[in-house]
Amino acid sequence: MTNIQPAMTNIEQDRWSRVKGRLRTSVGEDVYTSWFARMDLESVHDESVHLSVPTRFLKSWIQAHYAERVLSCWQAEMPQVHRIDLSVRTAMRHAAPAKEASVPQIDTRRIERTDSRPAVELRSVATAPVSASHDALGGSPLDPRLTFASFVVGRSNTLAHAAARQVAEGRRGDPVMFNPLYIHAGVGLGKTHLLQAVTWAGNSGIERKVLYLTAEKFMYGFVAALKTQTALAFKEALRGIDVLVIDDLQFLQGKSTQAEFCHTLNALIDAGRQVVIAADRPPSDLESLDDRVRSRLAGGLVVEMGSLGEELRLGILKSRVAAARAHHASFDVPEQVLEYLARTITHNGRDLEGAVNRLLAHSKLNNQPVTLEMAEREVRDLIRPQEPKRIKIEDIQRVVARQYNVSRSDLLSSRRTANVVRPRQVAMYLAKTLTLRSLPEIGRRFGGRDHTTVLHAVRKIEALVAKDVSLSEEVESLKRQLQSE
Ligand SMILES: Nc1ncnc2c1ncn2[C@@H]1O[C@H](COP(=O)(O)OP(=O)(O)OP(=O)(O)O)[C@@H](O)[C@H]1O
Repeated sequence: MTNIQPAMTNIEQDRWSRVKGRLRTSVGEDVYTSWFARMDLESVHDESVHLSVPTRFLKSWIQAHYAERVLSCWQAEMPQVHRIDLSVRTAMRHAAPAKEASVPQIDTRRIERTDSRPAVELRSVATAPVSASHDALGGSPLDPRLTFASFVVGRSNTLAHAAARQVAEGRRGDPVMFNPLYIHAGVGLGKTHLLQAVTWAGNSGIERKVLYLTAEKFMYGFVAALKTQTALAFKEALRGIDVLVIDDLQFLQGKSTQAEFCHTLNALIDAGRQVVIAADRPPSDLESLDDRVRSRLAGGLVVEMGSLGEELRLGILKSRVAAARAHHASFDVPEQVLEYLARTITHNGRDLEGAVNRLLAHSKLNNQPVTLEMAEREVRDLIRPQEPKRIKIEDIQRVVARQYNVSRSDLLSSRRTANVVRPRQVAMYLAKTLTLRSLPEIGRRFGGRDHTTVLHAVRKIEALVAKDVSLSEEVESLKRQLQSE
């Protein structure tokens, strides 16, 4: 058996990156990000490959919909592979014991604070009691390293961080300022970190109860409760808490679960309790949720955390290294290497964490100092080509409205004057060609229009672009603006 991490050889690293690349090309960027971005390689036997994902839900979804695809991507690299085993990683996300057995654990609890605001987390030093009472409430597992103390603040997350702290510092009976607080960001940009930080800090006093649940846990908790006829008790327990924190809301599936989620949300908000939610997209893009839930979610404070800028990446790397040094004093990463990593590993925090783990493992196991050369070799597969920007329908509406000098509400209105009809059709055409949204979804986002109206607009602009040079140039210019904004 080949143990892939941390002692993954370069050949294995390359192969795993190529398989992921094939998968990405085969299913498209959006599907890849939704289902495969958190898939890890555990080990490779001769004929079978062992992969892992963080939740049961992801596992069953991938098995039901993509098993063949994953296998064929592996077979393209290793024809002898005949089986893919998929397992759910240990609940403590960052502390997979089997994989990291030989990797010294990084503990970020001792990292220096990054700002001078009142130390909420100082109250949460004793994680064991917090964890025990949180577990008793039926919460999802918490990682003791994901606190405010280890969260690095930068341009892309300042607002989300400030709002999260505000929630964490609230006291029972305080007026709730924004409810729900809804944080969205792409994969690995710190949502879970921030939500768990709120939970640790909020639970550090005896006064308030903060419950952290993944959407999956909410679903399974509810379904299990229904089966054992304790649904009422489950609902009551949920409503008895002060702050409900729900992670990965995009995974909330099923009509009855959604209805229950909606009731719980309403009950908590109406009772002045705080709700904090994280998802990988804004409320308007949660297509499987019904309109009432979406509008309730959008009615609080919606904050996006953007991609991690280079400075922030450097900050995260430094804090990770500092945390590692607390346990491994001889571990030293030269500034030049940190800068190299911050410059080249651009995608997400998880890759940055992985890079530090690898350097630590490599330098410990081989008893060698970290050099630039070693870093270049060890993190090769974490360096990914720049991906095209993901464009949102709101951006399209904004840019088109600006270009044609109409307002966004004109585009969404039922007005049929020529100066509005053409821009609206162009915007719908761009929404269809630049996003993965369906025709009905686009119609809904353009003032509740029917999908046939969108189809008509798309066909019309397609036909015009083919013969009208100036319109074709206009459309190309809009595309460029959207890509570069
Ligand atoms: N601002 C930050 N400061 C410190 N660490 C960070 C920051 N942002 C991300 N990280 C680290 O990056 C890793 C991934 O972050 P996290 O799990 O919170 O991402 P996420 O947005 O919840 O991703 P997913 O969509 O996969 O659930 C974690 O190890 C986290 O600690």
